[in-house]
Amino acid sequence: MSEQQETGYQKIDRYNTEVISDIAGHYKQILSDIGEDPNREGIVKTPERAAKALQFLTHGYDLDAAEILKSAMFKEEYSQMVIVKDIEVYSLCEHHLLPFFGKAHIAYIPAGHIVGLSKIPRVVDVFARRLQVQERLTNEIRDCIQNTLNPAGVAVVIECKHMCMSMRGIQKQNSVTTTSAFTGAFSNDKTRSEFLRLISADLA
Ligand SMILES: Nc1nc2c(ncn2[C@@H]2O[C@H](COP(=O)(O)OP(=O)(O)OP(=O)(O)O)[C@@H](O)[C@H]2O)c(=O)[nH]1
Ligand SMILES: [Zn+2]
Repeated sequence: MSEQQETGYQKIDRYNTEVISDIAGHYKQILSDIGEDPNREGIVKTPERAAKALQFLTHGYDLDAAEILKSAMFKEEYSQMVIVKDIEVYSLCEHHLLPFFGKAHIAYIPAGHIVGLSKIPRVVDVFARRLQVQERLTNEIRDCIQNTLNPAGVAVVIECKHMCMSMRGIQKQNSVTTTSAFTGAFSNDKTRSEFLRLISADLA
């Protein structure tokens, strides 16, 4: 028996009760370890809620980004840059299990095929909804689009705030980390500059 969870892409069988109960058991222990009473009314269901939240936040492990792209690739003779910018990113840093979040800006230059626009943010989520470092997230998105769609080039820029740097540790509230990854045509300075100009412009 298991519950179904809406992931945004498809309903997947994710709330495996056995796994949830296993994770919840660990959370119950953690609540005791931090000095809480796990049987206190307000938090008696917290281990299960937290287990479900963790499963949601890591549901990207169950999804195949290449398959998502392949499900909506269309033959089209459009060869200008396609940019999807300001894509919300929510991920978990693999060092502290704390959130990092911000925006991704993604472009590709088609070479025979375009892809359904919504599939680009879906690819972002597949890799973001895992334990990550921002650099690997950036490269995984780039590699998936390049290797699946085979465009003339891919550009990925991600800007994120890391909670592990703001609510603990060095406690810098305003620092933002920017990462980028490019392939093919984006190694050309002019093309890359056009992409960077367009993601900075307030056109909409
Ligand atoms: N490169 C990179 N580092 C990250 C990312 N997320 C978190 N980190 C860093 O991972 C590092 C882990 O360093 P450690 O010294 O092992 O951990 P720590 O003692 O908790 O370090 P502080 O955060 O400096 O207190 C820290 O410098 C974090 O800022 C990320 O996405 N990319
Ligand atoms: Zn961290």
